[in-house]
Amino acid sequence: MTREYQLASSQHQFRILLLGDADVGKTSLLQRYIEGDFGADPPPSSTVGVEFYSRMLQLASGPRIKLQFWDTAGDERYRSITRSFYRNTVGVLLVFDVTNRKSFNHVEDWYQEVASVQGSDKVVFLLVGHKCDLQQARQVSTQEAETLAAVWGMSFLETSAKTNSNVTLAFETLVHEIQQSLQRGEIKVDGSWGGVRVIHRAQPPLNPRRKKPSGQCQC
Ligand SMILES: Nc1nc2c(ncn2[C@@H]2O[C@H](COP(=O)(O)OP(=O)(O)OP(=O)(O)O)[C@@H](O)[C@H]2O)c(=O)[nH]1
Repeated sequence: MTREYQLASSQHQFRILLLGDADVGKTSLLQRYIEGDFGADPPPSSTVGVEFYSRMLQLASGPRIKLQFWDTAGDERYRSITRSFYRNTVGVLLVFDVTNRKSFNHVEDWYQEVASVQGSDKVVFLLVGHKCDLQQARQVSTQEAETLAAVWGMSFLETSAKTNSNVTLAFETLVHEIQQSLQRGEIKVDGSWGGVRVIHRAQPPLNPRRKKPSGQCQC
């Protein structure tokens, strides 16, 4: 059975982390993707530690993937808890708020934290400039963020949970890039690592040479 066949027909689980400063909109972005709506009124309260979400995604290229999301608290008080989740993750959405320059300046700290725990080559990152509906209050230009993403070799997208702009595209871009890294063998499924898990293994196709002879009773 080829590795390509195995990858295409086995079912995988990807663990994906959302990281970024407090209030950049991580929970709202994820809730828009999972539940399809924007925010409660009053707005969602701050995340305490880490919260879990999951959903299935059927990729256009064939495989069905179970996505497990860890929505982390941006608040410094929870850093020791969130740090313990870095190791078992294969994808990270690095989120900043386009109306908050500080949150953009801190993106490098978030990136370095994950890279120092498991190296940047085992994790696929996507840089996300969130709240792009607030054009009047923008403090970070698209070009500036694109340049940073290019330096780190990652994709960049601007999103808004409020107007539902690029939300699905952001998650699906990340998942697609993870799947491609798996196919190229850059990311390897390893039982001791929880970033990618096989949750349903493909059965090898029947050997046609061992087919029962037709017309003959087999009982
Ligand atoms: N205008 C606008 N506001 C948003 C958007 N996404 C989130 N917000 C608002 O930003 C605030 C913070 O959103 P959260 O989703 O709680 O942010 P968070 O990053 O999860 O915050 P922590 O849990 O503290 O780390 C809330 O008032 C949201 O309503 C968006 O796309 N546009």
